[in-house]
Amino acid sequence: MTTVLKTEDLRKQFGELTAVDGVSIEIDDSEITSIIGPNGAGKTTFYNLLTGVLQPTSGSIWLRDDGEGGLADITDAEPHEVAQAGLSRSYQITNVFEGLTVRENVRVARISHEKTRLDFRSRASGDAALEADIEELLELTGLTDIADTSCDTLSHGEKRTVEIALALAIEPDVFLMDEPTAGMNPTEVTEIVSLIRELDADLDATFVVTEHNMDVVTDISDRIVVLAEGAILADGTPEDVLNDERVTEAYLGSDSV
Ligand SMILES: Nc1ncnc2c1ncn2[C@@H]1O[C@H](COP(=O)(O)OP(=O)(O)OP(=O)(O)O)[C@@H](O)[C@H]1O
Repeated sequence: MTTVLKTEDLRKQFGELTAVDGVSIEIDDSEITSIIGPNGAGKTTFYNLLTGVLQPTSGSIWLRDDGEGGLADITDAEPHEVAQAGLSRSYQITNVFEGLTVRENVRVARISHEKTRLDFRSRASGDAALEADIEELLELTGLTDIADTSCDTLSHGEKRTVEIALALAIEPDVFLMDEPTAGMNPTEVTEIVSLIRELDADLDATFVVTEHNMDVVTDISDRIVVLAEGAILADGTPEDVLNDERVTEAYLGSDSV
């Protein structure tokens, strides 16, 4: 068990409002962790702090540092620096290039990653290695059969899967999935859940998921962290957390269960 991501007393104020209120958490590489909470609990703000989209008011963020074997302080890093450091994110909204095919989208993401990496082996290995990497990503995410399809003709579920492939193109240590099943029909939900499980088994990346669909959360999580009013309300196994009365109370009156 190794800590791959850690926050210490992380806080974000928007004027008088404390959206993230002193969150200290250690994410372990052996678990799929879900971060849940009612609407307005601070999940998106927390993700935005982790990925450098927002700067914290106070506190710190640490990510596994492969070179040093410890944790690197990424508190002040810009989003592209956070991605380079190994923290990748798929967004709630689709962000694929609609006019390109699935393979072209993956190629763009992969090339931009290669360009930003100081990895001589990768640069020196040339086009054949790049193409092999692209095919592997397509295979991993089950997109091979639609690799030559233009993204503007894909279903919502397929586009979300392309997003996952794009996020994986940077070879993340930690993959933050922002509502992976949002807007999906039940069949697509089942497919994406199996994909997340397969990726978790096949890759070294550690998955952290925010999700409103509680069936999905229960299904995929080894650990659930509940945020309420910006602070950690509960943290434990799905069984413990979902039987915690304080969690039920936090959701009462909310339509986001
Ligand atoms: N840029 C901002 N400026 C001011 N207040 C903000 C801003 N972003 C978020 N907030 C507030 O911070 C609190 C937490 O919002 P956040 O979006 O992080 O919650 P959430 O748990 O992701 O909610 P949801 O599940 O509805 O997406 C809310 O009260 C929200 O209104």
